Amino acid sequence: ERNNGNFNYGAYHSLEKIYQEMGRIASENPQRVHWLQIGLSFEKRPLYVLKFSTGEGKRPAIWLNAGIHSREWVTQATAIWIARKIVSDFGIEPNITSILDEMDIFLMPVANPDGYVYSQTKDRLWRKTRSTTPGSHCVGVDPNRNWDAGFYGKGSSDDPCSDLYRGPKPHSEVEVKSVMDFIKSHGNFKSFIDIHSYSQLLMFPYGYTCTKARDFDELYKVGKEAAKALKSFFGTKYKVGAICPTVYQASGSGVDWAYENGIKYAFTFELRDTGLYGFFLPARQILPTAQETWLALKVIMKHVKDH
Ligand SMILES: CS(=N)(=N)C[C@@H](Cc1ccccc1)C(=O)O
Ligand SMILES: [Zn+2]
Repeated sequence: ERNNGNFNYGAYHSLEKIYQEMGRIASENPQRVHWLQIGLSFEKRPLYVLKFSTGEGKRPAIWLNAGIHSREWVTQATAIWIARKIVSDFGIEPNITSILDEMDIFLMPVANPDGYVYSQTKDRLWRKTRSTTPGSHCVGVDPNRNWDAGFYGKGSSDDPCSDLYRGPKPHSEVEVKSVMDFIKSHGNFKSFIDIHSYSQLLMFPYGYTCTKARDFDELYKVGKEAAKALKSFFGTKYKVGAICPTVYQASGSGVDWAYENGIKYAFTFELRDTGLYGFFLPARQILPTAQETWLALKVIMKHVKDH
């Protein structure tokens, strides 16, 4: 999967190049892939999603997004690789084939395009959106604190200059609202998977509280199985647990919103590494990261299909 046509999956790419490759994957597989636009970012960039489907109607669906935090570049790279992997393996690899025989997959490789362009061109460590806040010189809202789940609680900031700024109100960010509206209008999502980096963690709700979710035992079991599959490839070790006790209290996250809105199989990945390179993960680690992550994702998706 290093090269497909002329897109080098083992390199970091501009937003334009990623969007072009999404278009290519869709145009090369018109029966199974649809290139959707679910809205426009604050700076009016398209919010693109790839829909992978082998049937008609509102099949039970799986949501996968990456790049909500723009500086976490290995996640957008992993997501576009996953898009290509799905089309190249469908009909050949039995697990993804059986998943797509029953369910649809919606994949959004760049959930924060304004932030990604800013991180690529101006400030490599930019994390937030690029929305402006009246009365403040500071820019951006943390899109992973802006969802309507424990929104005003601990685990975010009301300071527009903070990287954890929750925003003026829930889903104030058009990037968050577009995904929320899309998922609500579809109405048949069974899983929501939000891909971040780094720390090598596989986590599930809750973030906004340290009390156990009703489905803790099941989600933990699936997480452990997924982490085991991931480790089988290159030996990469992931920790599995609920967000709050595993990292910290975090309010307003997409995963908590999904879980509280009936999407039981809500997970978040923190991809490689554990801090040696952090956000500056060398491009040579993109392919191994994507390959091992894919094994974990297939375990989760198979569990969703079978339950
Ligand atoms: C390093 S990081 N910013 N990706 C860690 C990420 C942890 C998290 C993921 C999902 C839900 C809640 C919290 C965050 O603070 O948003
Ligand atoms: Zn993140």
